[in-house]
Amino acid sequence: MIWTNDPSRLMMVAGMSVGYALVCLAPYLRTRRKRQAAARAKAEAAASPGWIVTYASQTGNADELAQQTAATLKLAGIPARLCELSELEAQDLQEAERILFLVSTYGEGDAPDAAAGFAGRLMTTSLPLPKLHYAVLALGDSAYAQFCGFGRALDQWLQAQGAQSLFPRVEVNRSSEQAIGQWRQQLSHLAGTSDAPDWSAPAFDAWRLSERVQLNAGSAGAPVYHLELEPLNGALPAWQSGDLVQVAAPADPSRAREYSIASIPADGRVHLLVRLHTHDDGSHGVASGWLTQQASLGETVQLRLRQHRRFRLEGNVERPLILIGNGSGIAGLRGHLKARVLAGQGRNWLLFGERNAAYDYHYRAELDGWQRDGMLEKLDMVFSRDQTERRYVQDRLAEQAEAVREWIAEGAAIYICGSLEGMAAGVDAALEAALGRDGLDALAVAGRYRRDVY
Ligand SMILES: Cc1cc2nc3c(=O)[nH]c(=O)nc-3n(C[C@H](O)[C@H](O)[C@H](O)COP(=O)(O)O)c2cc1C
Repeated sequence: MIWTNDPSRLMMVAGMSVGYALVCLAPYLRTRRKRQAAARAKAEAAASPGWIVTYASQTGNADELAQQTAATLKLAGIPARLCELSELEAQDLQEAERILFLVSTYGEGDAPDAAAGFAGRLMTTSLPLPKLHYAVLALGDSAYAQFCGFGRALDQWLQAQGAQSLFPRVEVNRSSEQAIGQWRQQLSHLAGTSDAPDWSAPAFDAWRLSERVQLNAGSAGAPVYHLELEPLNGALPAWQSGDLVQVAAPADPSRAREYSIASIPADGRVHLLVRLHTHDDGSHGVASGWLTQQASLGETVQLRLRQHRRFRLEGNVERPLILIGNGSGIAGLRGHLKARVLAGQGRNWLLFGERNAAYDYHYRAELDGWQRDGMLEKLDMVFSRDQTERRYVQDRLAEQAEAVREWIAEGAAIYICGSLEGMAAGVDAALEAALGRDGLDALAVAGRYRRDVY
């Protein structure tokens, strides 16, 4: 302790003490201010649960637009929760003030697979939503009888619950740029911003058609071709098994056609399986005719890759896989099998249907090889016309209900690729018989029942 009577020294000591106290106090005050600000923000968030951007998507269009919608809001300083429709509970709908729904339609006017649970669980009930303001972007294709069926049903249900629409439902026919522009404009208006980011789709790139082989000469079905393509300039872009390509045919560049990719980047090329489509009047499909008949080897193809998140392996990479399909659906399943072989995972079961083993056993040598090497644990090929009565992949699946239950109990995921008519509904019914509707819906919600059917 220092004793002094000198007033100037006393002043100095007092000054130093106050300074020291301030130095000690500053971090405390800073922390307290931060804590108070955080508590205020939390209270504000609780008082105003804000905006939700939610999507139901099968092949990724609605998903992509939902991400762009959320990004536009963020740019305008509006934080929004972005989630799949299946993640929303009754309470979310009741508490949120604004929800933007971006939903596609699948099957015959149905919800996309992952949203089937939401439709069954909530849209069949009565749920007062007087606080909710919402908007719907409905994606669809007017070639289907139930155009935007799910988006319309969702909109009607929300209205019936007393929710108020922010602006009339926007319907997008075949990814129409004009309708998407309309949604973007409404959104900018709502968010009070004029500098919404550019939403235009990525440009097509020039690829070379390097290989084309018919796989099913002599078949009772339409010709099927295996195609291989390489980028004309630059490196091979990245993609994952399950992804798609869009091809712009010279005769109709405004309407790109989608094909599942049948290879993985390790193959060094994009492989496609294209079935030649012939109309009743004998003319060929615009894209399939051009790719398989008119374009010569070496010709340039305008192509772009498209992520197909709902059909990727994603969280299922470690699980056993049940792969089911028919016809050109082998393309998407082959991509997955190739990815599994590369990863050294052999717990794969392929159930596949075609017409005749003699002509339509696509990629037989490859499948045989994988089976020999322990990469394909179980293989069920079903040829509908190789016996007197017609037999399909769903019939084989129904006989294998016990094995399906075992694989699912072991954590398996199911991937379906092929035709909507005939196959998808039959397979869905066989799976329902084996696992129950609730069981199948739960798998869909968990991302363990994924379909790419067309
Ligand atoms: C197998 C299949 C069935 C479809 N069924 C319908 C339908 O019934 N009504 C409709 O408007 N659109 C239908 N569509 C079109 C999709 O809704 C449209 O392609 C949409 O852009 C897909 O968006 P998504 O990628 O977010 O799932 C169907 C598409 C496919 C492939």
